[in-house]
Amino acid sequence: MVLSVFVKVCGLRTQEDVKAAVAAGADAVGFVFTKSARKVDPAAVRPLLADVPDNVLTVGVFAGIPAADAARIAHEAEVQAVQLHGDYPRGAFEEFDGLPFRLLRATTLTEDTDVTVGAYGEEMLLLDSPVAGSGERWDLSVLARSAPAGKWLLAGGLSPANVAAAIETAKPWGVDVSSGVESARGVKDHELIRQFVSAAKAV
Ligand SMILES: O=C(O)c1ccccc1N[C@@H]1O[C@H](COP(=O)(O)O)[C@@H](O)[C@H]1O
Repeated sequence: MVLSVFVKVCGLRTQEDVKAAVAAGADAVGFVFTKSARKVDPAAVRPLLADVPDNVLTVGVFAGIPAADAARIAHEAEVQAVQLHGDYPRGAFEEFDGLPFRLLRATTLTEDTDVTVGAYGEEMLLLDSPVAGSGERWDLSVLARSAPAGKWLLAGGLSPANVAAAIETAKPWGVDVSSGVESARGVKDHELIRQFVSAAKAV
């Protein structure tokens, strides 16, 4: 049996966004709790989760804030998983030991990046473009030669038009998108969400 690619739709801000992602067949929905056009308040996220079924993972995205604050905000928002995005050291992930969150380590791919999934105690690794959430594409050719193994997600400049080719090239376990399913920065386009999930799942 060939499993379809895991799809995370990130940067959701409204009930309609959440419903659109769930209806499209997303496996995970992401909420940004850091400086961004997509930033949401943890208390405002809680009611949005009522429309998320048990089989869809809810993820809080954090960058540039201490791990302890991320844990507190994730707890307040009642998300299931924490995505530490950027230059978080191994110790930041250790601060989640004993806490009830699944962990994603999101980073840019450089020659120094440890691409072993779980190297920092995370369940999933996410490889993104150098500027998180920018919609910028990056060179995937290195992944075609030596991709990580296991539960790793590809992000950065993905869209309904390019996600199938990106999956064919990099062969990720999952994909993550934000800018490519927006009509304007921070404003989700529900038809683009539907097209993105459909294109990714069809590979
Ligand atoms: O979306 C943001 O604003 C953001 C801010 C800070 C850290 C991560 C952020 N988003 C992550 O970026 C990728 C999506 O990138 P793209 O917009 O599709 O190019 C995804 O991992 C988001 O979780």
